[in-house]
Amino acid sequence: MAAAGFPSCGARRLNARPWLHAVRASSSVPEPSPSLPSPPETGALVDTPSSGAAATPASPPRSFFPKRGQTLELVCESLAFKAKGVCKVADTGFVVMCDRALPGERFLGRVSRKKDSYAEVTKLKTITPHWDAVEAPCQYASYCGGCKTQNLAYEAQIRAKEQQVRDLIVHVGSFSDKDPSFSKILKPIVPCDLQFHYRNKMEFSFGDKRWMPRDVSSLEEDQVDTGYPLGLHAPGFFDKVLHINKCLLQSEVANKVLAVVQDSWRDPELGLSPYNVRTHVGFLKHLMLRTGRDVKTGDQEVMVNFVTSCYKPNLLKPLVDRISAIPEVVSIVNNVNTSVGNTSVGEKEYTLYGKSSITEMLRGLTFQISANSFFQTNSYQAEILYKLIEDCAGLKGDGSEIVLDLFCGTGSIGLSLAKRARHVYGFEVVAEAISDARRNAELNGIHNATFVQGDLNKISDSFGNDFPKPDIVISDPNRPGMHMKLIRYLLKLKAPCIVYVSCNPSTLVRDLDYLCHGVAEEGIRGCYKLLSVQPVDMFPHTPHIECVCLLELVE
Ligand SMILES: C[S@@+](CC[C@H](N)C(=O)[O-])C[C@H]1O[C@@H](n2cnc3c(N)ncnc32)[C@H](O)[C@@H]1O
Repeated sequence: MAAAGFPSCGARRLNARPWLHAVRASSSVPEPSPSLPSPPETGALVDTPSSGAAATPASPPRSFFPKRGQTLELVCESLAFKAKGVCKVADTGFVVMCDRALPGERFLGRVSRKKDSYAEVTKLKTITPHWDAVEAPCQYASYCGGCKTQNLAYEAQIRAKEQQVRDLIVHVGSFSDKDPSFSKILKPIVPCDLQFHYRNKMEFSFGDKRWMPRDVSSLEEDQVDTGYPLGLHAPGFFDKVLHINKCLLQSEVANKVLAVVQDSWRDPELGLSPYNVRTHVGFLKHLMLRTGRDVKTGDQEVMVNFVTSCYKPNLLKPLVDRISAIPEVVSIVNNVNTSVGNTSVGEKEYTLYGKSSITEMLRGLTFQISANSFFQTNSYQAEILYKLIEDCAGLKGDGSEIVLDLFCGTGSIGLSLAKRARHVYGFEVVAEAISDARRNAELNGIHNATFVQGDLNKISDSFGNDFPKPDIVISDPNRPGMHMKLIRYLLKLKAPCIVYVSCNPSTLVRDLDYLCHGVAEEGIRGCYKLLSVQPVDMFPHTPHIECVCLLELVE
């Protein structure tokens, strides 16, 4: 199978430095470097508005550059970043990326965007379907931005994710796959046994503009309805909402709640209006549904969070009455967000029914989750993820070791390690998450954990003076990865072991490269050896890939 994270390159070792610089220069995710030379592949020019170099099959690679609006016949070779299909134009090897093109699919695509050395196309028509095609169970799968690969067999999805991690490690991280130990370093991806209904949190938006795909013939009758939508933002539109009656990623009971809201909220007698993100007029902004578990019974419990532009509980009352009749609903809250921004975190939160938080269990611990707390979105797979983290951390269990939990969120990783450690120190930027972490420690009777609020992108030279030298560092940053200040700190700290947990393989491999090979631009030497990289599929049908990596100090 061709390279997933990179244009196909056969067995050649590519010079990854341009990629590396791009990754280092920004905290954003690198996009594939289509300028890398590659052998001629499938794909042909269908129409040529002007006689470009591509019309001549003998044109050398890179002399071809498609024009916007040009139609190309392409074959997708592999999946890359954001599950975009990687294709190459015949004879030239010119790389073209296409959203929703899947490996093996032959299709017509129109050039929609040109980058320095590659182009993006919009798929117009499939000529022959991709390998491993399956029927997507969700009626919205072909245009909803949430699941991009539902129509690719799950086995093929995880193969593509594994390949993407492999390519990034080799080409961006500069870890050689010729090294005999490489096969031991990169572990096979851990699949998710629950491929649907795995999300414990979904956020839907109320809108006054319904987004429709161009081809409405595929739509169910209720989709063609032109009423106000409640659903997910259409990919690329902040003001258009794809109306959704059911999401197969959330729990069945959350879908029950969604159905009740959908049935009621547009009733003119209720006087409810969607918030307009352009004019800033209207009441209902978002509907957030969280599913947890009752600690005593293990039964599912649901929290419903209405995000509104002002506080008008009487307006919400009819909805609250209907929703609270669902036995699993134990909490209905109202976050009031008066700002013009589109976030769901309110300046004030009111409990309209039942409790103000729900509970979930992870690795034998109980977590109280409020509407705005961060919590692992796939609780089922988080059990496995945390077990892998625990195995990597390899705590002796005699209570002698210090754990530093960087980007600790609500403390769930640190707390799950605390019983085997001397003390856990957690750092996190969000103040509410720190309060939750402290509360979670108390709830579970854990007294050897300290959680501190602070921005890890802004640490000073005195960072680390307030806690003992850790034996184990856990680092679980969000998508931008670690700031150079933190990398420098870790390289100076020289803790015996680092467990790096990442939801973004692109920034992960950049940071692994720094920790192991140093930062040449700054004259800093790396001092870690990469022992293992374990990809984990936390989010089937989406492009997201989680990895747990173990690094050992080598000097
Ligand atoms: C991927 S989450 C991990 C949370 C936690 N480890 C867990 O498993 O639940 C990343 C966390 O990093 C926090 N964060 C993001 N930027 C940060 C920064 N500059 N300094 C400290 N924490 C940050 C986020 O608020 C978030 O809680």
